[in-house]
Amino acid sequence: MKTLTWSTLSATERSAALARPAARRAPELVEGVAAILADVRDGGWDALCAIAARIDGAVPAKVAIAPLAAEARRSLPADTVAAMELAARNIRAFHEASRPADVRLETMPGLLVEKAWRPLDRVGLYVPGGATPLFSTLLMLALPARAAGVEEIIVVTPPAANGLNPAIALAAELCGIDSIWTVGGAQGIAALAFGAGDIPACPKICGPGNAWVAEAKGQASALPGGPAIDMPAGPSELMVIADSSASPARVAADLLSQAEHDVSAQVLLVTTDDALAAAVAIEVDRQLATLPRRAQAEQALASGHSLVAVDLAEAAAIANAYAPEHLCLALADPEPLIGQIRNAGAIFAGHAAAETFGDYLAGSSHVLPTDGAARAWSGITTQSFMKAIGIQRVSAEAARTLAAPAAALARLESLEAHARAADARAAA
Ligand SMILES: NC(=O)c1ccc[n+]([C@@H]2O[C@H](COP(=O)([O-])OP(=O)(O)OC[C@H]3O[C@@H](n4cnc5c(N)ncnc54)[C@H](O)[C@@H]3O)[C@@H](O)[C@H]2O)c1
Ligand SMILES: N[C@H](CO)Cc1c[nH]c[nH+]1
Ligand SMILES: [Zn+2]
Repeated sequence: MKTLTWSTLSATERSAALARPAARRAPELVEGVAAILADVRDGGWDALCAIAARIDGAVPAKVAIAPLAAEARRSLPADTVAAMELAARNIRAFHEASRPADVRLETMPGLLVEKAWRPLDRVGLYVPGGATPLFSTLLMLALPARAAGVEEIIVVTPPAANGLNPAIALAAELCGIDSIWTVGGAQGIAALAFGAGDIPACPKICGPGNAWVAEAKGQASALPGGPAIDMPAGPSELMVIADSSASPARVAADLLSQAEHDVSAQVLLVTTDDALAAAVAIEVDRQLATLPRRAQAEQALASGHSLVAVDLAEAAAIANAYAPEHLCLALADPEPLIGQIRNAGAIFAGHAAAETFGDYLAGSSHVLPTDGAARAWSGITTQSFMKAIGIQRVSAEAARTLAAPAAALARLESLEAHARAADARAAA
């Protein structure tokens, strides 16, 4: 990885150093996604089948979970099944504990204002499965949705060689999901957005994916009447802030863990110690040599580099400017820096906190904003699957008090009908 010293860079060089890979929004990808969305919206099931067959070599199918999950329980090692159950327990526990609370406040005597949370009726979930089937992402989406109380969960994922990967089926069973549609990419998002055949249109689509999937969610949600989405969640990103106490081998391992996801993934090291940057670069090369997904990781590493910061305050400013999906604080004492981070999808504090623990089983969702979206968006929470309804209860006495000021404000906006509706309560 190339090393750059932040304080010597011009403003243009700094923004180039923090730029996301251009391939994520290449014009042919943006146009290709628009065409897929339009075809599925206008052509329904037949168009969906034609696109899915052309891109992924299979027509979408609704796969029943029970037999495949039973097969997974028979064929997977017992400790792997136990590991998935452990992950499910932690994710369920964390999300059930983090359901948002209703608020009821008497803002004035007799005027009771409430915010009441309700689950969405139906959500569409996208589970990535192009390069490898990410069963963990199903747990990270469906368990928060269940904790929110969503009743109808529609899941799509790219087809595997034999239809559906058994590990995804096992994860589905742990989430109480009884079938999954095997359709992925932009066409999978289009099916959830507009409905196609027996796949119903969903008011909200959640889940991460590659650049095609992320672009499709963005375009579908921007259409008039289009679905809501959880967040922009595309190819994985990791920034590590490290001081001289960090282990080059662990930092390199964390960087490679995200680089192996996708050729469009991005990993960055920010360090106050230029000797560490050099040692990490050597470790990255050493570990890369034996990595099965070396080709993907190498391509991802081409968009990453090491940035040398004068101190940790500058490192925090770089992180806030970049807004990484994942931020590892490989520091002797990460606590003082945590408070300085405003923009990150998730923080992994200290040398023991492997990002991989968060990916699989710590408990919070690994579905997180990418592409700088962490400046304004959160990762998946129970709240992602809920909405709040405001309720107002007004006593007759409170109405008499409120009528005149409400009418005055309405007349200031030249909205006479509003004012009269308030006046009508003046003698309630
Ligand atoms: N941000 C997050 O929270 C998060 C979480 C998990 C995974 N991820 C990311 O999810 C992604 C998973 O990617 P993946 O590719 O393995 O699976 P995927 O399911 O996201 O995408 C695979 C699908 O993309 C479509 N596709 C691929 N190339 C295409 C092309 N040239 N034209 C048209 N369609 C094409 C195909 O339909 C294919 O089935 C990775 O980038 C990973 O980093 C992100
Ligand atoms: N790191 C990914 C989010 O960017 C999530 C994941 C799934 N499996 C392994 N990792
Ligand atoms: Zn990961």
